[in-house]
Amino acid sequence: MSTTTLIWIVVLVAALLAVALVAGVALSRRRRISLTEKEPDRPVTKGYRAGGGITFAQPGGPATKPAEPEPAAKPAAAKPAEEPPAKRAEAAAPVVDEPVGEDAPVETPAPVDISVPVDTAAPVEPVVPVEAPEPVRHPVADRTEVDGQPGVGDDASVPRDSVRPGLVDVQLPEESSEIDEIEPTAGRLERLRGRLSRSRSTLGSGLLGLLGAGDLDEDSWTDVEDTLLMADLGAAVTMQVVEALRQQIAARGVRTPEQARTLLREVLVDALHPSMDRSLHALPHDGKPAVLLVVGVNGVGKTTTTGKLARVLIADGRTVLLGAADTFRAAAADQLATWGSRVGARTVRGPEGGDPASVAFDAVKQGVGEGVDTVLVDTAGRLHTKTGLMDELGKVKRVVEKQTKVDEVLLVLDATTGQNGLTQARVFSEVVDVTGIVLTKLDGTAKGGIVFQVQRELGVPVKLVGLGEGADDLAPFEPAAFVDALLGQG
Ligand SMILES: Nc1nc2c(ncn2[C@@H]2O[C@H](COP(=O)(O)OP(=O)(O)OP(=O)(O)O)[C@@H](O)[C@H]2O)c(=O)[nH]1
Repeated sequence: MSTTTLIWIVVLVAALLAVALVAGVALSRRRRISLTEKEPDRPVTKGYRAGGGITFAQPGGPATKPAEPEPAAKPAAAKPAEEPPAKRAEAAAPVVDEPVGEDAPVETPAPVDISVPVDTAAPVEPVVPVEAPEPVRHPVADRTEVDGQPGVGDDASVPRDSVRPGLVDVQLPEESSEIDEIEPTAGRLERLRGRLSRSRSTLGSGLLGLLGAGDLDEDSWTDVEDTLLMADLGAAVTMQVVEALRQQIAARGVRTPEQARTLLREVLVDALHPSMDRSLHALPHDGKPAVLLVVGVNGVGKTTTTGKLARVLIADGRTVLLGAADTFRAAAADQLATWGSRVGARTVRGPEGGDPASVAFDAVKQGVGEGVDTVLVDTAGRLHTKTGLMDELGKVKRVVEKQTKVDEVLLVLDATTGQNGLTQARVFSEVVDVTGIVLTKLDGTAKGGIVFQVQRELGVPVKLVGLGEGADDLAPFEPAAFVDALLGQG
């Protein structure tokens, strides 16, 4: 073999090795989804695509996940106990649903650790004396939609004491003797692509058709306004967006559809306040679990969201305790307990019709005593127009706060309810100081523009979106990805 041939062979092998290395690095980057760092925005070709995982944070701390879960802190010294009223004693003794198969050895695939370590030897904090919550027997008059309040979602106008969908109807997976294998975040985000496809036809094609046509007359601008209003952006945001578009089109001399698309994307992303902190304050701090309350009107997806969120946290190596403070609908506690049993989280529940504040209190007390990372409290659906029910919700939060801080109050809004979501957000915010919005059912609507309004008016960020009924159909809200999906980028 000549020297030249040998040199050629060496060069060829080196080139092949280099190509393989570059391909390997590219593949591994595509697969990796970090729960702590957001990937930079990237153009998408179709539908909603969240570029990163859900970011968890401690209050006031950086929006990142510590390398190791914090150990449970020693319980604080107990205050002298007060005599608890008899009624509270009756309602106490919460039932705890253990995850199915918790005692059995469970083989879980790395890297997801779904075990729920419970240190039974650790001292359990004595009951912190609190002003005992008044037992609430939900008055039927309060619980029933009687005054024809319009449009709080379809479910909201159904009387609360009517037959509600049970476990069978909500299509939960069958009870299993084994804990679920939880999809890694990367897989789920891939699967969520394209879920907003219906939204695209309305906003994307409509606006781009108008703006890309060149010089716009007043009639065309009116059409732009109408399109934005129909997508639920509301009057104020519509005016803001139209104003920005008019200015920029004149300033930049937008002439081509491509320039129009770039400008529209920029203006819409800007209207979504991309700099808002969207991390979820779900990490333990000061030796106590993070406590999250999930609130909203009937049927918006609170229980489903709580279950999905528990899955994400547990997949992230966290220990989670669920509080079934929806004591009105018996099936709701079962529904939550089913979620818990499948992901490896226990559920604290109370008697049907009991005081939701009492259940929330018990769940948090137990979470503190056991040193879990996060307590997720699912509350009953309530119409924001019913002051009695809203007062009850305020009480749930106050009672929990006698033990520890409530780190997040997540208001779940159904994207298909449109404009009414803003009214709900306003009222709930007044009562419980909402810290984040979860927008569900984005897979089933051609709208979703309520995101713009809620954030603008309340300054509360949309943190999560629900894109389906599946257990892993929960994604972080990312303004650029959302706008790309609305515009049908690509
Ligand atoms: N398509 C779709 N359906 C969803 C989503 N989130 C929840 N759902 C469905 O909405 C229905 C109501 O969900 P729940 O979680 O029971 O709602 P809830 O707010 O807890 O209901 P109440 O306790 O009665 O107030 C169920 O059928 C869920 O599967 C979503 O993101 N997309």
